[in-house]
Amino acid sequence: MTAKHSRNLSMGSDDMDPFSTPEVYYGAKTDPSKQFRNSKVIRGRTFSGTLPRITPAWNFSADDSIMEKDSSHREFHKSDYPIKRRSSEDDMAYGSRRFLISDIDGTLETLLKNEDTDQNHQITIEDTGPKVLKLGTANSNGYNQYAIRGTYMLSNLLQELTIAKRMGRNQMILDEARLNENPVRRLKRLISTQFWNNLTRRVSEDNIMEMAHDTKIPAEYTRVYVPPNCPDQIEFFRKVEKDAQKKGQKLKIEILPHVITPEYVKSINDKPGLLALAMEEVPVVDDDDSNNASMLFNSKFIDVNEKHKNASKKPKTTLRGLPYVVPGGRFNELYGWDSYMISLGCLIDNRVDLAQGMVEHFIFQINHYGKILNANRSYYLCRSQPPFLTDMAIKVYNKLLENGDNPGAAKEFLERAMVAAIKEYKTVWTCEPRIDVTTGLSCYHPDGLGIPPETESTHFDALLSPYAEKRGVSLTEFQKLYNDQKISEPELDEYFTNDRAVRESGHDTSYRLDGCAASLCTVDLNSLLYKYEVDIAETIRDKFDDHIINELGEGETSAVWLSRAARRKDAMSKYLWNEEHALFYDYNIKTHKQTKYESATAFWPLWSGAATEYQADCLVKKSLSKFEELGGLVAGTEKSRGVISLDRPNRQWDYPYGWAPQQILAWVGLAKYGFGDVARRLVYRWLYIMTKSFVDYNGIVVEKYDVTKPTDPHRVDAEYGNQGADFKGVATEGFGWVNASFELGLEFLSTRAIRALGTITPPDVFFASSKKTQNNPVVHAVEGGIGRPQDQGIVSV
Ligand SMILES: OC[C@H]1O[C@H](O[C@H]2O[C@H](CO)[C@@H](O)[C@H](O)[C@H]2O)[C@H](O)[C@@H](O)[C@@H]1O
Ligand SMILES: [Ca+2]
Repeated sequence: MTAKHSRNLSMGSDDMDPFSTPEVYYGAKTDPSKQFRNSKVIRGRTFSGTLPRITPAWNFSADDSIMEKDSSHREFHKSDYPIKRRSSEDDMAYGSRRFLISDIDGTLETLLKNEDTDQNHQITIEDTGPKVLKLGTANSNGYNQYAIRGTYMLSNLLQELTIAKRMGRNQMILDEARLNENPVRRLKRLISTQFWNNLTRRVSEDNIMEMAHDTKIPAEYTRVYVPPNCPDQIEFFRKVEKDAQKKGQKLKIEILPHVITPEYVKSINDKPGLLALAMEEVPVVDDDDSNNASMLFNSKFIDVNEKHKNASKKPKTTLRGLPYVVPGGRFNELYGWDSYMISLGCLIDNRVDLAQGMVEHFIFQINHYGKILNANRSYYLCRSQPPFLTDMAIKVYNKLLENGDNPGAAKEFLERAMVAAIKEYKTVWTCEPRIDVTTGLSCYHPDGLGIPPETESTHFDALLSPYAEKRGVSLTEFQKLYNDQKISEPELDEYFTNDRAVRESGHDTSYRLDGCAASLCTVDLNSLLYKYEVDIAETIRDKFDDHIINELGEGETSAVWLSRAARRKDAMSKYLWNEEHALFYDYNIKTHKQTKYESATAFWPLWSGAATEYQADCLVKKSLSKFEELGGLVAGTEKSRGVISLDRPNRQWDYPYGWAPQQILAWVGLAKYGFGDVARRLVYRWLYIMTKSFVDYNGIVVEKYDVTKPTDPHRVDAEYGNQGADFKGVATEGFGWVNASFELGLEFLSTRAIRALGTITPPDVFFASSKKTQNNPVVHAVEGGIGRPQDQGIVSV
């Protein structure tokens, strides 16, 4: 090594893991302008040719790491790049070169001017720029220039420059490895180190205005609603309100009534607000009492309103919300079933704090709002969402034990969660108005009055126009008259009862449920309730010596819950299973018929274990092909959706869209019934469209995908459009359950499949190549081409 190449440890960037988080990578230590305060441009210094130590979690080879594609699916491997390797100080192993960017603003400007030809602040395959930008290497002080080529690398450059700029940087040293990183690895890294953090919310004294912000219903005041039986929270929020008002902020704290009626909820539609969630007591850290900081309370995950406080020697304390993860985009609150899906991803990334926080919020919601809410906004107070609490709590409990947490505390947590789930099961899902006593099955059927205020403003225009015309008033006037109950339209009342049920189902909206949701014993809901019954039974039996006390003080034993499960399984076979069509259908309690809408929810009985082996077998062999598209499972078949027209627009939970929760439940269900090979095939498809969009569209991760589209599956314009697509320069959050599906999906795939994903190998090409290697003892390809035989059917989630 020459003196020129000698390692200089004072150069922070030289030692830097090129894949560190932005906080580290763009932190003060690596800022060239701070290192060389007296010179504008780095002069006379060279950077070491020594490779930084990178220990990737994924065993990607360098060959996997670069690809470029055009919309016609042509793949360019890195060997297609006209970069000639030269013998120089910059000639390091591929991917280890560093660039000096001495003017971030200027580079950004040039990059966008040349490459963002459609001026949407993203560099995508739709931009028609030269697809090349030269950057000077750090070793040569910018003298030697290298070309950054292709959409993927240029868009990564845009992302890195944008982040660095947002972090206040003017200059940076940028590792090439950060630009040509294997996209699977990059997405996984971003999800685990950045997206979860950016989607995490936790109420504190300082952030309430920001936390409560809602784009769905603009309002003059930011409001927080607090349950009346939470004195500590009321005191806390009153103080926060006072402080905010002193600062001139428009914050109002409202105390909810003891009984929440549909009339009350409608009356506050024009005063929307965030609903308080579980909080913990924490010491106040202030300057004159630094001791307080060390007086840590063991109050974590205790509903402070229930907690008996130790009266002796009370340190100064305040409240702080437990963390939760929001879905993203316009959904800036804690959602019911999104949280379950998100928690699966968080647990894989060992963010048990987040998953546990969300379970605690659900316990709080059941105890203070009577149900797990659609989401914690005032306009969601009357309705729930698909229930997943038992599985979520069990998974968190297992993770706590795995992490060596206090087993007693973990067990206490599990018990509280189960007691809350039992209450929810009995008082929400298996009583009026949701229970159908004839079948013993349940329907989504929330309370509520009027038009759901949170929907996009034009969502109901086509429906309401004839009513407005009939009365000779404008649409806006009609909506007000109807909401204020100044006019009676029984037909509309029924429509909205069903519409609310659609929203409670989480499948809002779909022609499967349109106009009838509240009368449907759906496959989805009954599968989930079956899972509750089995989970509760097994938990009571295996963890609590077959005895748990419910919130009414009564004993609960496994036998009762197992018999409930058995009854539901029989009822599902009788009313929902269709032998001739080899499919589960929803059952309409008014018409006494199955609906015959082919929905991906037909796979949920596999997830919950409610299907018989025989039903699962028939479903996979005879019906799966109806739902399997290029990018995974479609929400429903085209035939069932029917013809789309101006008067009958696309609905987002129908063909041709695919949703992460549908994929996840099917993968797990299929694996559970021994169809691990099929599960892996579907995983590959879904992760393929995710990765391809991520590469072609500036790092995008969206709420849902058009699973039939090879080129731009992220482009969905049904209803409120896609979420997660609207960013400038860099996507910082992804979308909650889609992030989770990526993390979970990777757990299913073999190294070989992950490598193929990294080079955006289309599913059919990958499956065909896998078949050829079926007899190869090293690759161990299985039917469908993905995975290891030893995993078949035993994928643990
Ligand atoms: O504002 C319109 C609707 O938005 C929500 O539904 C959609 O987003 C949710 C959050 O990701 C998701 O849980 C749901 O499945 C989606 O359809 C909301 O849940 C609806 O109640 C609301 O009307
Ligand atoms: Ca663009």
